[in-house]
Amino acid sequence: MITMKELENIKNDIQNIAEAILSVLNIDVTIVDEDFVRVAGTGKYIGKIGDKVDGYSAFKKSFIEQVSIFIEDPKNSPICKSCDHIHGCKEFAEVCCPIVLDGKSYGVIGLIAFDEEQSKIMKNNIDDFMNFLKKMADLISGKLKAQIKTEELEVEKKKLEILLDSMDKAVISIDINGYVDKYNHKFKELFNLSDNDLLHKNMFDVLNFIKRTNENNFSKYKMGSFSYNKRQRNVKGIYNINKIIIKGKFKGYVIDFIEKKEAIKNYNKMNKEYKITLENIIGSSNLIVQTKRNALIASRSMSTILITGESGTGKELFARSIHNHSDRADMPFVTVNCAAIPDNLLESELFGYEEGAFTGAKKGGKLGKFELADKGTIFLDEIGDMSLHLQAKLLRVLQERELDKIGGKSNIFIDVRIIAATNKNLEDMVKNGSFREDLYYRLNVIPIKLPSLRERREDIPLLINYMIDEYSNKLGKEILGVDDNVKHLLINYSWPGNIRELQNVIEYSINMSQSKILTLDCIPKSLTTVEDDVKYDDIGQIRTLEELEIREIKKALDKYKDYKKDKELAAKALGISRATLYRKLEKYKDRINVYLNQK
Ligand SMILES: Nc1ncnc2c1ncn2[C@@H]1O[C@H](COP(=O)(O)OP(=O)(O)OP(=O)(O)O)[C@@H](O)[C@H]1O
Repeated sequence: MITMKELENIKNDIQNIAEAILSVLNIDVTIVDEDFVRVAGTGKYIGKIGDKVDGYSAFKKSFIEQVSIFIEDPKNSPICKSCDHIHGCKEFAEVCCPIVLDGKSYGVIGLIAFDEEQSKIMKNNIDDFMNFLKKMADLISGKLKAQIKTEELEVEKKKLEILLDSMDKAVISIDINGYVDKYNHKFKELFNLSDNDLLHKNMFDVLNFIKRTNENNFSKYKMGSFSYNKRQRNVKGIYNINKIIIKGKFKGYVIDFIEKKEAIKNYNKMNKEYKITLENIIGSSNLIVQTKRNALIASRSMSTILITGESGTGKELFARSIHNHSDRADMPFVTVNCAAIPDNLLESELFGYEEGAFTGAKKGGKLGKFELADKGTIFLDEIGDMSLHLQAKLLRVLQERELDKIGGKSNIFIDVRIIAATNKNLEDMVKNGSFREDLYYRLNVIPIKLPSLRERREDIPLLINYMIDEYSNKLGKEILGVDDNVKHLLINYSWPGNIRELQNVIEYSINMSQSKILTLDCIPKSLTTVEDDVKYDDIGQIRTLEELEIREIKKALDKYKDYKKDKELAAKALGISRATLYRKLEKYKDRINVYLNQK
C-alpha cells in the first residue's frame, strides 16, 4: 500500500496536462492534491504551486462528494458562501472536477475564469468544458494508476529479491534462450561468479554442465547432478529445472542448485525428524516383544538383515528403528522400493553413473542411492521384485563392498549397512529359480520375521487406542474409544492388510463418527458385512459355540431379511421354532440387534 501523496509523484505529468488545457481553452488551470496543496497550475497559479488552498469550498465539495461543479457567479453562489476568500475573490466563474481512482478522491482539477470574456466562453460552452475537464481528470487518474502499479511492482520486486537472497539454495532464472535474468547471492557464491560474469551472459556458456538444448528436449531434464570445477571452485551437487509457463506460453526456466554435501545434510535432517525407535513400535504380545528384542540385537551388528512379513506388518518401521538404534543413527537411512522403480532405471537409481556413461546420461553423472547412504543404512524394500540381472549386481556389491558405477573408471568403496525386506517367500523363489540362492544367503544373515496382526490379536486393543489418539489429533476430532461391539469385531477380523489396514479402518471410522465413541455404524461396511468365514481366519482360531450360534442366526436373518415372514423362514432354516429364535434374539440382542440395525 503506497501512503505518500500520489499526485506529487506524477506532478510533471500533471503540469503538462494543465498547460495543454490552457493552450486549448485559454483559461487558467489549477490542480490540487488530497491535502489541497496545489501540485500544478498555469498563469497566476504558477508561482503558487506548493501552496495550500484549503479555503476553496467548491473544491472541497467536489473532492468529498466526487461531483463536478460549475460556479457561474462566485460572489453569489451558496457554495462559495463558506469560502475564506469570498470577499477578495477575483474569479468570474469556475468549473471543478474530482480526480477519482477506484472510488477514492486523489485531488481536484479546476478551471478559473478571471475576466468577463473567459467567463462568457465558459458559460456558453459549459457542457463541453465539463466533459473536457472530466476527460482530463480521467487522464490524470490513469497516470496515477500506472504510477501506483509501478510502485507496487517495485515493492514486489524488492520483496522477491530479498526472498531469493535469503534462500539457502542457489537459484538462477534464464529466458528461453538461456540468457541470464535473475540470480541470488548463493548462486554467485556457489560457482564463485561476479555480476560481471553473469550480466548479459548465456547460462549455458557459464555453466556448461547443463546441456544447451531447445525447449522441447530441455524439458525432459527435470533434474540432474553436476560437477563444477572452475574458478577455484570444485563443487558437486544436484540441480532442478522448473519451466516458467504463463498463459500457456513458455517464458524461460528457474534452475536451483544444491551442493552434494548440503543434500546429504538435508537428507540426514529429514531422517532425524523421523526418529522412530523400537520403543515406538506398539505391541506387548510375546511375539512382538520377542521380535523387538531380536531387532535390537541385530541393530548392534553390521551384518545384513532380511525382514520378512506380510504387507503392512511394519517392515519399514522395523528397518528404520534398527538403523536408529545402531551406531549409524546419525548417518543417512535411504529407502529404495525395488518394486516401484522400473528395472531399467533401478540400476542407475541404486548405483548411479558417471558422466558420459551412455547417450542421454546427464552431465556430471548421477549419484546412486548407495553413495547417498554412505556410512548409513540402505533399506531395499520389496527385494523379491528385483530382476535377476540386478540381483547379480547387488550380490557383487555385497561381496566386494565396492560400487561399480555405470561408465565408471574406478570402483568406489562403500560403507553401507543393508537391510532388505519382502513379503514374498524368497525360499520358494529360490526353488523356482526367480531369486538367486547365493544372494538369498547373503541377505538372510540375520532373518527377522514379523508376525501378522492376526497372530498377535492381543495387541489389537492397544493399537486401536494408539491410532485413535493419532487420528483424532490429525483430524481435529475428540474420539475417546470404541464400544464393545466394535472392539469385538476388530479383534476377530482376519486383517489381511495388517496394521496398515487397521490404520485405514480407524481413520475412516473417525471421519464418519458423529459421537465420541466409535460404534459399528461408522466402521467400513466391508468389515461388518463380509462373510464370517472370511472375517474370521481359521489359523488356530477356535470360536465358541455361542459365537457360532450368533453367526448362523445372523446368516439366516440376513438371507431372509427381504421376506415378509423373515423370522419364520430363518427359524425354519436354523431348524428351531420361531419361539426359540425369538428367545435367542432376546439373549443376544446386543450383538444381533446392532447387526440388524446396520442392514
Ligand atoms: N507396531 C506398530 N505400531 C504402530 N504403527 C505401526 C506398527 N507397525 C506398523 N505400523 C504402521 O503401519 C503402517 C505400515 O507399516 P510399514 O510400511 O512399515 O509396513 P510394511 O510391512 O513395510 O508394508 P509393505 O510390505 O506393504 O511395504 C505404517 O504406517 C506404520 O507406521
